[in-house]
Amino acid sequence: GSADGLALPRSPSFATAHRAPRKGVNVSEEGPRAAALADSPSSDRDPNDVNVNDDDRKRLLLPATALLSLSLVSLAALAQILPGPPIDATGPPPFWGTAPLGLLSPSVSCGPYAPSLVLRDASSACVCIAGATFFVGAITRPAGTGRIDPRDSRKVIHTLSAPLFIVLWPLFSDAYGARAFASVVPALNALRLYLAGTGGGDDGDRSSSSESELARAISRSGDARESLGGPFIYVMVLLFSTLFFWRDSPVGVVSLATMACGDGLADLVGRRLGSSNRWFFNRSKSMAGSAAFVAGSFVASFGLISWLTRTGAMDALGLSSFELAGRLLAIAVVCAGVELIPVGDDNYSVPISAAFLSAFLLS
Ligand SMILES: C/C(=C\COP(=O)(O)O)CCC[C@H](C)CCC[C@H](C)CCCC(C)C
Ligand SMILES: Nc1ccn([C@@H]2O[C@H](COP(=O)(O)OP(=O)(O)O)[C@@H](O)[C@H]2O)c(=O)n1
Repeated sequence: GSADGLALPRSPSFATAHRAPRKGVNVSEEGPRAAALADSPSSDRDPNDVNVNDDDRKRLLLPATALLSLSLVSLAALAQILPGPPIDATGPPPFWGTAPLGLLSPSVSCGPYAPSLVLRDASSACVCIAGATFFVGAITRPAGTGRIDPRDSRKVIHTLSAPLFIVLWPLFSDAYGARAFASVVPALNALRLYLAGTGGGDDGDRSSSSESELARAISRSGDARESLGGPFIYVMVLLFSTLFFWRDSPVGVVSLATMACGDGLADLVGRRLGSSNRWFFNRSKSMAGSAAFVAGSFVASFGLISWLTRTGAMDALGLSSFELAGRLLAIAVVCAGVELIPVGDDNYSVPISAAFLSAFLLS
């Protein structure tokens, strides 16, 4: 087995050190690790066993982490450490009422977390985990075989992941602690990106593990470590918003919709239609991209808020559809402007701006 474990970054020599020595080549040319393997009493063992064990461990790590985290959250709910459904709540908790300690001491009084609700929330989290695995796999596999350009697969995943997750939020119960179950979904994907970013891709590792496939599908340069940049920030924003805003207020929903659909469509459309209409102050971005940003952000925010209020997952906002549309359009336009500022990463500048604007305009 490998003493490197799962979490250590692979240096370019990692793959070489784990490959079988080439026929007719002195083992010393293969590096000290391979030489040590060849010199060891078990040198008749196939050195590829190291990869097999490593891959086996990797394959088990995500399901084992999912099982462990869902069991721990379920136990916390059954032990009534997590609050159950709010009692006599007349409206959503005030802004920041749920954060940062709101999960454990919510601003509204809550009833017990009944076992049936625990079962419902654990099952809903499983559905989302399976959905995320299926969805990401459906995009990364064709990208791995070159049928989709990695830039497009990255942005399709970027555009659809957060909205699809939010569409499934009504599956969860109205228990206050349901957000802890839902948070397991982005947390697991953060771990998956970490494994993808530290587990190879730029070092000649053509492994078909789903993490390597993911790293290749979302890398623009071919460097697997890109998974630890924008994609990791995206998933952390999703985790933060699920845990602290959840579906109690439109703040989290609007910031996620803007980050996902606004920024994602700006790239997908801008790269195709933007070459002739670049902004004069930022030649790398286009008016077509910004128009797609506004349209994507507005439609996703309006659609997701309507979906959540219609299913009863979110309390009505007390605004007419016309008022809501006007305010969401204003948020989308300002955030499209923020996306044009060439400072920082728009995976946090855009959702933070959208959160402040929607706290002001919608809460
Ligand atoms: C590729 C991503 C961001 C890149 O941003 P940028 O730097 O190009 O601006 C997003 C990565 C998303 C991640 C791989 C998967 C996230 C899944 C999500 C937590 C749950 C989706 C559930 C649903 C049911 C499909
Ligand atoms: N407002 C925008 C945003 C992006 N784009 C296009 O999308 C490409 C990538 O945009 P970006 O630098 O914001 O990419 P990310 O850092 O968000 O992945 C740009 O080079 C443009 O071709 C655009 O045309 N207009």
